[in-house]
Amino acid sequence: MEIKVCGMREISNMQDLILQVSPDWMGLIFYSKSPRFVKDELKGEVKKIQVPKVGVFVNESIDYVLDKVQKYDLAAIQLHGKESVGFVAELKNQTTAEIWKVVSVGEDLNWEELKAYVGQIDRFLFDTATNTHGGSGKKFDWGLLDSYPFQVPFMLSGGIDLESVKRVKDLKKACPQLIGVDLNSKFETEPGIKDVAMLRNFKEELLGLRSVN
Ligand SMILES: O=C(O)c1ccccc1NCC(=O)[C@H](O)[C@H](O)COP(=O)(O)O
Repeated sequence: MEIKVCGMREISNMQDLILQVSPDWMGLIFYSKSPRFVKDELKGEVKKIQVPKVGVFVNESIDYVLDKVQKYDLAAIQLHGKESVGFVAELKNQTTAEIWKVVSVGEDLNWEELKAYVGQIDRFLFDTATNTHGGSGKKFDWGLLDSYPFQVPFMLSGGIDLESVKRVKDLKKACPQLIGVDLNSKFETEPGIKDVAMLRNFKEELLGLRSVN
């Protein structure tokens, strides 16, 4: 199972993360209203960090997204707003970076609405619907994913914490298309600053490298 750690914004914290956790993905927020927003003055240092990087965007223009892909050497683009299938198709024509479409989950999930993205995106990412778009620390009803109808892989997100490991494993058994988890505010000492030891514990428990007490 893959691990994405999202919302990093300080170089030394990123370096610690890579050394001690070695996640599969590191998420960078390019949404200026977020407390985890990455400032462009860091681009040179961030680019040097040796881990596949995911840029998180909320209803931005194609030009803005492509500029960040180039400046930060992004391996994946996470579209976290109301980006249409047309937008995704246009973006896909202009980049080799993976495209992940976020589905903000409220009370229910409408699979019909998502069908048009299949074939255009590399994975879905299911997160809890919130006015701030992301980083809410709240879980949605994961049981809604039991009926996931597509082959395209998906990530689980929204309020995942150390106590979630067993439920994540159970969901993986029910839905093999679950390819990874996205970790954020439940592993922070303050917005944008990660508790690397806590993240390492999560990884070891998830991968069965240590048992849960
Ligand atoms: O984290 C943010 O500040 C954020 C703001 C606006 C859009 C997306 C944002 N985060 C994107 C993520 O992928 C988060 O990891 C995801 O929302 C889960 O966060 P959390 O509920 O804190 O685990």
